[in-house]
Formats: sequence, C-alpha cells, structure tokens
Amino acid sequence: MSAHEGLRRAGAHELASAAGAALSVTWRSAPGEVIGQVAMAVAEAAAPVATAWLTKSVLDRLTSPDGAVAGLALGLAAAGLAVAALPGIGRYLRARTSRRAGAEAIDKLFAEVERQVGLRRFEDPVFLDRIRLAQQGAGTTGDLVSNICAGMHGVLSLAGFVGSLLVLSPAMTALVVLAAVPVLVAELLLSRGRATLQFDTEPIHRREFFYGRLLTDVQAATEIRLFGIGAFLRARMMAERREANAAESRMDRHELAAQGGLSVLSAVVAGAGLWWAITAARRGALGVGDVAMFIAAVGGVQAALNTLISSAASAHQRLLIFSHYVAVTRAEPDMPSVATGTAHALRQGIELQDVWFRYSDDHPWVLRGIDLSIPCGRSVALVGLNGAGKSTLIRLLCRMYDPTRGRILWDGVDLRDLPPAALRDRISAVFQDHMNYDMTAAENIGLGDLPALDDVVRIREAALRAGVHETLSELPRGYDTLLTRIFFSEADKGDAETGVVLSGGQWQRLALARALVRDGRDLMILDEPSSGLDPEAEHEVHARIRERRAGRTSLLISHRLSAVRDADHIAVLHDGRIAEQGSHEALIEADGHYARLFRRQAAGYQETR
Ligand SMILES: Nc1ncnc2c1ncn2[C@@H]1O[C@H](COP(=O)(O)OP(=O)(O)OP(=O)(O)O)[C@@H](O)[C@H]1O
Repeated sequence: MSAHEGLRRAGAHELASAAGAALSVTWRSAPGEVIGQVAMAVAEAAAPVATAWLTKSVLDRLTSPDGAVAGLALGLAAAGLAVAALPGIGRYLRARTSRRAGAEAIDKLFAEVERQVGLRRFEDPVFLDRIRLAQQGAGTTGDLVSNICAGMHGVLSLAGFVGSLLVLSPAMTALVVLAAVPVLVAELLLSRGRATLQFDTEPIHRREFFYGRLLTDVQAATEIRLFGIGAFLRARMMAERREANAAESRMDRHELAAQGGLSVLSAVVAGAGLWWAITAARRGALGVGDVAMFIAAVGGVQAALNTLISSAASAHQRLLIFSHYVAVTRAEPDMPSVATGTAHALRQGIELQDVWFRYSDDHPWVLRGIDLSIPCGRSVALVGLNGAGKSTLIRLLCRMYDPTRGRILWDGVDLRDLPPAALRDRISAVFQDHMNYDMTAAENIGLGDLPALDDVVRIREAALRAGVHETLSELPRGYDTLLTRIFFSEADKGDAETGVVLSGGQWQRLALARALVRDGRDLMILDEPSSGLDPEAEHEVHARIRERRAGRTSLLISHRLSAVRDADHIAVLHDGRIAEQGSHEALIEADGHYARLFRRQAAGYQETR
C-alpha cells in the first residue's frame, strides 16, 4: 500500500477520533445550540407519531355512535403546528451551530499549521491536499451534531412507528425493518466511495485551480498574451477538469444504480404492506382507523429509516473528510524544536561546522561540508553562481530546515537547542523571493516588527533608509494607501485613492524597509536586496546598507560584486562547498573564481562601445 493509499483510508479508530474531535469543538463553541438541537430532534420525532395516533383515534371515533372528537381535533391541530414549526427552528439552530463550530475549527486548524517549524510540510503535496480537505472538514464541523440529531430523530420516530406497526402486524414490521439493511450497507459504501473520490481528485482540482488562477493572474497576463499561451493553458485546465468530471460521473452512476435498486425495494415492501392491510380490512380483521394507522406507520418507518440511513451515511462521509482535519491538527512538527528558553544576544558569532544539506533523500546534495564563520559585528558576503546554494544556506540559518549533517552554532549553541521563534526574533532579513502584502504601505513596513505596526515614526524612518519614503508620501493616501486593487468594491473601483500598484523595484525597497524596521536585531540577512533596482537606486541602497552594516553582524548575498567588495569577509560558494574566502583584496590576489567573476563584471561595465 502506497503512502498516499494509506492516507486516504481512514479506519474505525480514525473515524472515532475524528468524531470525538468534531463533537468536542462543537460543544465548546455552541453548547446552547447543541442542547436545542437535541430537544428539537425529540420533539420532531414525537410529533408525527402523535399525529398518526390522533388521526387513528379520530377515525375510530367517527365510526362509533358516541364519538366526541373535539379534544382529539385540538390535539391534532397542536401536533400539526409542531410539525410545521419545528423544522424552521431546527434549521436556525443547525446554522448557528455550524457557523460557530466552523469558525473555531478553522482558527484551530490554521494555528496548528502555523505550529510547523520549518518549510518541509509546505513542500509536501499530500500534506497540502490534506490541508485543503481539512479546511472543508473544519467548515462543516458542527454539522456532525446535526447528523447525530437527525439520526436520533430517525431512531425515535422509528421506535414510535415500529411500536405502532407491531401492534398491527409483527410480520410486516420485520419485513419493513429488514428491507432497510441493504439500504444502510449501500449508503455506507457509497459515502466511503464519495470521500475517497474527494481525496483522489484533490490533486486534479489543485492543478485545475493552478491553471485557472494563472489565467486570471495580473502578473501572468502579460506573458500569456505575448506568447499566446492562453488557449494552451485553458486546454490543460480543461483536461484536468474532464479527468475529475469523469471520475465524479462514474461515482454518480454507481450511486444512481444503487439508489434506483433500493427505491424499487422500498416501493415493493410498501405495496405489499398496503395490499395486506386492504385485504385484512375487507375480511373485517382491521378497522378504517387501523388501515390509516398502518399506512402512516409503513410510510413513517420508511421515512425514519431513510433519515437514519442518510444521516449515518452523511456523518460517515463527514468523518472521513474530518479525519484529514484531525491528521493535520495532530501532525508531528516537521522538525524537533525546544519550546522554552531564549536566544541571547549574539556576542561571539555564528559558526557553520561541516554543514551538509539536501532537500530530501531523493535530491542531490546542495551543501557539502560548509565551514563558515560569521563573527559578531562583522559583515560577511556570500557569492556564487545560480543554484550554488546561497539562499539554501540562509534558510538553514533561519532554521527553516535543519542541516542533514553538521551543525550551526549561535555563540556556541546549536540552533536546534534554541526555540525557533526566539532565534528568528534575533534575525532580520530581506529575502530574494520577498512577499508583497496586499495591505497598506505602512502595514507592509510595520509587519517587519509587529509592535511597530502603528508606530508612524519608526515606519517613516525605515522607509527613509530604504529610499522609498518619497514614493510612499506621494501616494493618494500616503502611507495609508492600499497597495493592491483586490479589496475594492464595485462602488469605489474607479477611485485611484483606494489602492495603487507599485513597481517591482518599489516593492523591493518596501521589503528592505520591512527588514530595516527590525533593525535592532543581531543578524541582518540581505539576499539580493537590490536586484530589481535601477543603477542609481542600487548605488544609493547599497551605500545606505553599508552604513547600517558597519559594526553590525550581517550576511549579504549579491551577484553585483561591486556591492560586496567592501564586506569584511567574502565567501565563494561553488558546487556546495566554500571554494575560497577572504577579503576582496585577498581574493583578487588569489586570482580564483571570485577574481575571474569580478573582472568579467568590471569589464562589462567598462565597455563603452
Ligand atoms: N525547496 C527546494 N526543494 C528542492 N530543491 C531545491 C529547493 N530550493 C532550492 N533547491 C535546489 O537547491 C539548489 C540551490 O538553490 P538555491 O536557491 O539555494 O541557490 P542560490 O545559490 O540561492 O541560487 P540563485 O543565485 O539563483 O538565487 C538548486 O539546485 C535548487 O534547484
């Protein structure tokens, strides 16, 4: 059995634990509504049984000479009112339970996802599928209680009608109840089939969603139009959709065939019962009231069994989906971490000792025995060709992954022995693939240090240092301008003041400002902080960065060697190893990789014709 196969099959134990988790979330978030639903289930079950008995009594009395029916008629009216009003109240309570439990479950789900220390889980497609199914499951957490109440309703009305039917014909009762067994088995099999299908088609829907999003993505729109690949992407999207549709249609056909057969079975049983009741009445063995009662009871038993079976099948399917929620919320962290303790201020430096790393056992080695020292208060630069492993090394420093072999020490303490949050709190960074948040300009900067989110002075200071203050001040609402067009309503879509779109270089400066607002941190990481800037801006940004880096611990990655030349120490990564290291002057003198790259770049800048 493959890992994927193992994940999609939830056994009895998983279902029980999913039921426990769903019920406990629902009870915690909506106890009053749960009690209300149980009360409604009892009342809704009692009302039709009472109606059937009252009808029988009225009919019996009508055919007897001294039949007083006023009280019974009033009772019938009250039962009728209950039958009419209770479903509405039940629906209201179900919706409230569903909303409250859903909100709590979603909150818990994302809190647990956030608990994952590193990035590995987010690179695992099976886990990502599970998260999506867990979201679906979380949204309907409270509906399990509704299924259980519907089941209770089914059981109670079944008991009422079976009792009534037993009085009239035990044989017919047995037949009606036995006929329900194949229905129950078929429905449970179908619900398992539906849940399995949902898991199996999840990767197909993920790919379809990816193509669909690409086709509407503003960033992708230019290339799609220029290269004329819209129809090609649409064809791929539709191929995915057709594959999912074919699997779903197969399931629908199974369902139709099974349910068709089951309907015939119910109709045959009901028809046989009716035939028996009419012939018994002709013989004088049953009265008119008995026949009416019998018809109501057969219908009632079948309806109750249907309710019971469909709520069991629906609860079963819900639990199969909800088991993904339980799996995600109880997933082991992707790497071990200590929960308590602090990472003290850096005093000596960071040391990489014989660090080996690969993304998984199937991937090649990216880092092969790196020994590197980043002394406290010094600026270190890392250079190397594309794919040399520079960004990977930074991810290890931030503990997004652990080294496969070797260790990284923070003042002599292995990063694995520091709480990840405490370590990250000591680091500031601009990443090569930095985020552009669809929020205001001020928020885009303030997110770098949450306490600074409302601190206008700190935000402006960081923007000034990143050279983006002027741009932001000139926006329609200054720093409070939304840097997106996605949150606008139809009403304000023509109003430029509601949001603007920045250029790539401006976003990059904003990312730098976000890192600078965290300035007091011990280690500043700058991964290609100026790749999208014009030459003047690049020069200016690097001059500012140099100023800030003086006397601070920093690690700079840049392909522009003019920007790294005045770092205290330069390390050249090649083939996963440190090929050479030293000051700019020493490396030029050594005439190795660095000197060759530097000369090539310098020559490129000097060519004027
Ligand atoms: N998440 C990942 N899973 C698997 N392999 C990865 C992952 N990220 C990077 N790699 C691989 O690791 C190697 C090093 O990538 P990395 O991004 O660290 O290089 P880099 O030196 O920063 O390159 P560049 O100068 O192009 O930014 C590359 O071969 C890349 O394909």
